[in-house]
Amino acid sequence: MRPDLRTAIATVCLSGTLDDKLTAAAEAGFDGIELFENDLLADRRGPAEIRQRCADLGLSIDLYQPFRDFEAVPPDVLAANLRRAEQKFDVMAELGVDTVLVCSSVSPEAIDDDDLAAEQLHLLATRAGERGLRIAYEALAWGRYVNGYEHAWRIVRRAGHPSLGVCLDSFHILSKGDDPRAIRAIPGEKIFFLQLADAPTLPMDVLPWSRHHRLFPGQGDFDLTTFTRDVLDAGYRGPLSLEVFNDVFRQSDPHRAAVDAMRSLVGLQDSLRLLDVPAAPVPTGYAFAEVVGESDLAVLGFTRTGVHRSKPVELWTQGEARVLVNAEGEPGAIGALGVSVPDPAAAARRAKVLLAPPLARKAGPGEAPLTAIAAPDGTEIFLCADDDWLGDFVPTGESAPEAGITGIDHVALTQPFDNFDEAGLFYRSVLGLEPGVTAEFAAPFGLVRGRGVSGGGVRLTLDCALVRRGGWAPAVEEPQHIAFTCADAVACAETLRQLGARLLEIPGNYYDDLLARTKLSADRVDALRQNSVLYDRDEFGEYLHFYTELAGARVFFEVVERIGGYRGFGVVNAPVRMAAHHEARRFARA
Ligand SMILES: O=C(O)c1ccc(O)c(O)c1
Ligand SMILES: [Mg+2]
Repeated sequence: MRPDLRTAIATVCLSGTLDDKLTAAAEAGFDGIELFENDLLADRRGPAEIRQRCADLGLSIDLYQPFRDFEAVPPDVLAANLRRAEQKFDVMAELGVDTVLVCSSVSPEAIDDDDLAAEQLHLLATRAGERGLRIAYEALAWGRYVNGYEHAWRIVRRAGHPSLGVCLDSFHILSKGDDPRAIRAIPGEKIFFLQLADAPTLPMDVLPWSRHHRLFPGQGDFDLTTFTRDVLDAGYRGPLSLEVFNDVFRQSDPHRAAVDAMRSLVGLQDSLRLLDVPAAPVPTGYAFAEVVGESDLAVLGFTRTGVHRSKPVELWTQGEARVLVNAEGEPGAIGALGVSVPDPAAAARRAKVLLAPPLARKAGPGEAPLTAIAAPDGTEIFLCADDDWLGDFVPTGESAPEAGITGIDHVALTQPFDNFDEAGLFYRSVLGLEPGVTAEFAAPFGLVRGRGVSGGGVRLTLDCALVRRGGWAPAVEEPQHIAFTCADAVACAETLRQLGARLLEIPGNYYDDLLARTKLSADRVDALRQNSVLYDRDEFGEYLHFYTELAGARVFFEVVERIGGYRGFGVVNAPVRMAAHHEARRFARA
């Protein structure tokens, strides 16, 4: 069975005035919205006009919210609360919305008495029912007495009114580690509304966690696939609605955020097998990485083996590593990545469904028709089959001895802070790469957050500066890099230096510390020290890696040796690497 589910987004997810939010939601393809009361209060237009505006945009208003601190109160407070409710019902009638969310009380006036709560909610539901309206009762994770969904359901069941049901919000349930399986015991028709939000695991109170750090499904650590399946198995057939309070999204271009939001819902439905989407391609590896502008790859042992038939692009190769040097475009950055996928046409269809912006390609006569999409940071991602695209390059016949580089290990793409979560979801949903854990470290010019995403033979690291304030931190954007594989980092560093490569010098203090904190022999540390090779290990193996100085305005190279099954990217060494790059830059300027 494939229920055809509608999609909705709470206006609180998006930035701007109500109309900014509505147009963004409609353009991204949402069917409906949850109207947040504050968005209504701040709007010049009356409810009827807003209803018309939504209808014109093809949006239904699926929920009005929130109505707070209603239940389990003394009689005088109840009378005032009912008066408040009647005014909301008037507004709802004008808006044409039939369901209002009532969140569990946080009021100091509330009484710890389920019977009283049930009785008063029954009264509210009776008033609502007389007007064809419904009450969806939601347990806030920080509700004063009611803060779990099973408790909210017990009260709703006790009240026993057809116009009263529950609203399930994944954040309130999963943030507290409550088991969503018991949702299956709730009759589907008593689940009046479903709100979906993901979040990163954070050791903090649920209230600030919820109000600042919620994410769209697939961007955080919650298992929304299982959660949503439980809700659908219970028989819920209302909209899949996003309710994400997030400091960054509140400031982001709402059109972009709405597309990110829709991508998350498409990805979620795909994970539930509710859509006809080609499966995520498992990339078999990097076809190529492209740098823009001058890059001296000869000193790294690369050979210029081809020249593009119609574009100012050179192909440089060594082992399995292929680097394109493109003379056109913003110099000094990574412009494009080619990923090899088994079925590029299917991968392109998937990318389209997931709202990945397609890039127009001009293929010359006889050239391979490559599909390319734009990642959130602007990097062009080419979906390549086999090595067809190599035919676009005229062989130069040049050859040179190799220097030990064997392939591409990973590509590090620095992200603007505001795109960090969007980028993770993009690579996860469009290319099927699995996100690793998010790590933070203190770099010389501020905190940096990073995570790897990998799958098949493709690994990417996404890094962002957490805050950028004032004029002290270098104005230069943190550079991106391509990491190559080799079988012997120390030998490779020696060879490259002989070829004239400018390798990044690592301070002696680093090696003194390495000797003290690891079981590496003095000889081994000495060899690393002589060659400025950095070291890391995890439970699976070891990682030896070294860097070039900046090879363009914003790009450098890394060479890595993975021993055993080491899974990481040498993040512990990043602050030392960053300081060294800064020094090298300063030295180059002086
Ligand atoms: O943070 C809140 O107050 C709040 C309001 C309404 C909701 O649906 C919710 O999940 C949280
Ligand atoms: Mg909610």
